[in-house]
Order: sequence, then structure tokens, then C-alpha cells
Amino acid sequence: MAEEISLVVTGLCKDIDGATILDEVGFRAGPGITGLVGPNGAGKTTLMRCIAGILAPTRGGVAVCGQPAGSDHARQLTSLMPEHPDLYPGLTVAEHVAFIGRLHRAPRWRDHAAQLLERYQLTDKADKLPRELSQGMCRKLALVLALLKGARVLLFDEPFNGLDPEAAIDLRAELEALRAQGALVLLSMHALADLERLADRLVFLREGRIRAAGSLDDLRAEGGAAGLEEIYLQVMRSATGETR
Ligand SMILES: Nc1ncnc2c1ncn2[C@@H]1O[C@H](COP(=O)(O)OP(=O)(O)OP(=O)(O)O)[C@@H](O)[C@H]1O
Repeated sequence: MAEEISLVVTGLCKDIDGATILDEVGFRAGPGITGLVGPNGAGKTTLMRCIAGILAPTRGGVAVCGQPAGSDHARQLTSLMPEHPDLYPGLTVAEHVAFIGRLHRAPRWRDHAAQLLERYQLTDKADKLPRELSQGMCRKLALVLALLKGARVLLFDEPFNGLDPEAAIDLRAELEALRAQGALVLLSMHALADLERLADRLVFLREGRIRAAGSLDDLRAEGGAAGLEEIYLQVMRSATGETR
């Protein structure tokens, strides 16, 4: 039987250097695209790093398809595209994809890598080192590496930043294809008008705490707001007690 794709975050707290960065964060997500929104410093990247098993929670926990985050099985199921690409300075583009393809024993990784490099206009950069690439190209390579793993749970931290329009259109199609395949996507981004077209449900984070969560339709109905930008302002203002 196919493994149920799920993400369950329960009472997650993360302290860094004595400061509380995540405070009793709890939500559930299933297949589809869950948008993660919140102001700068809300804790979105920290939350994604806890889900990916890169950071250990101070308290509480994360289960990826029933497996504790950070366990071998959960790591195998999860892929993170970080906000700031984490590339190896001494490896070329081709060596990066070969390393990730082999490391994760991704099925048919060579064909998949060739397709992804072509889609994101990196085929002719195969012999280049990260320092020889533009910032946007480095982000495209990080995207290719995140997709190459063939994970069912994908965490994208501001994936559209720095992408040219063509790559952004391809990424949008990629995210829609992942949803159609039944993958679980957690998508952090600030461009709310774009996110509104993609997300099935939303999680709002501010100062390390969940302020609202639900489907766009439910959130619209609750606040009487027309779109995500308006909902966002309502949620964030009510979190700070503003009435405007
Ligand atoms: N390694 C660290 N050491 C100290 N503080 C940290 C560290 N990592 C994150 N923080 C703090 O945790 C808070 C949340 O940061 P985080 O990067 O998770 O926010 P974010 O919601 O992703 O922000 P942005 O939208 O700007 O990317 C910030 O106040 C940040 O300064």
C-alpha cells in the first residue's frame, strides 16, 4: 500500500541563543500545496529547517509521513530548497547533480537530471563552478537538486526569488505537476498574489506563532476578505491588536 503523505507539526518550540524563535507551532498538511506566510523574521525558514531535520526542535516534534523529522526515513522522503542555495564551491553543475542523484539513489536520475538542467537553462553550464554562475543560476541549480531527489514532501523556501520570468513560469508548472502527482508541498513566499494562485491552504506565522491556518475559501469566509492580501493584513493586524 502506498505510504500516506502527511506532515504533522505538534507543539514545536525552537530556541536559538536563548531567544524563542518558534513557540508551540502546530499544524497538519496533506497532499497539495500549503502556503507558509508571515513577515520577515517570523520563523518560516527555521520551521522548514526543523521539518527537514536540519535543526532539532527544543520541544515538540515533527512527523513526516509518520516518521520523526531527522530520521533516515523522513530525510529520504523530504527535500528542501533553501532560501540561500547551499552549493559546494569545488563541484561543477554536473558534479552537483551526479552527487545528489547517486546519494539519494534517485530512480533514473541521469535522465531526470538532463531534463531538469534543460528546463532550467543549465545544460550549457554543466562544467561551471558555483562562483562562475549568476545568483539566479545558483538558485536554479538549487531547485534542480531539490527536484532531482524525487521526494514526496517538498519544502520550498522563497523558490521564485531571483528566477527569470521563463524559469518562474516553469516552476509554477512544476509545482502544479507535483500537486497533481499527490506530493505534499510547503511553499514559503512573500508574493501573495502569486501564492494565491497556487496554494490549496495557508499557514500564517508571526513571531514564531501560528496566527491562522486553513483553506483560502475558509479563511475568506471567516474574515469576509476578498483575497489573500486582505486576509494576510487581517490576520497580522489581529495578531498585533491593530484595528485599522
Ligand atoms: N542561527 C541563528 N542564530 C540566531 N538567530 C537566528 C538564527 N536563525 C534564525 N534566527 C532568528 O530567528 C528569527 C526567525 O528567522 P527565520 O529566518 O526563520 O525567519 P523567516 O520567517 O524565514 O524570515 P524571512 O522572511 O526574512 O526569510 C529571526 O529573528 C532570526 O534573526
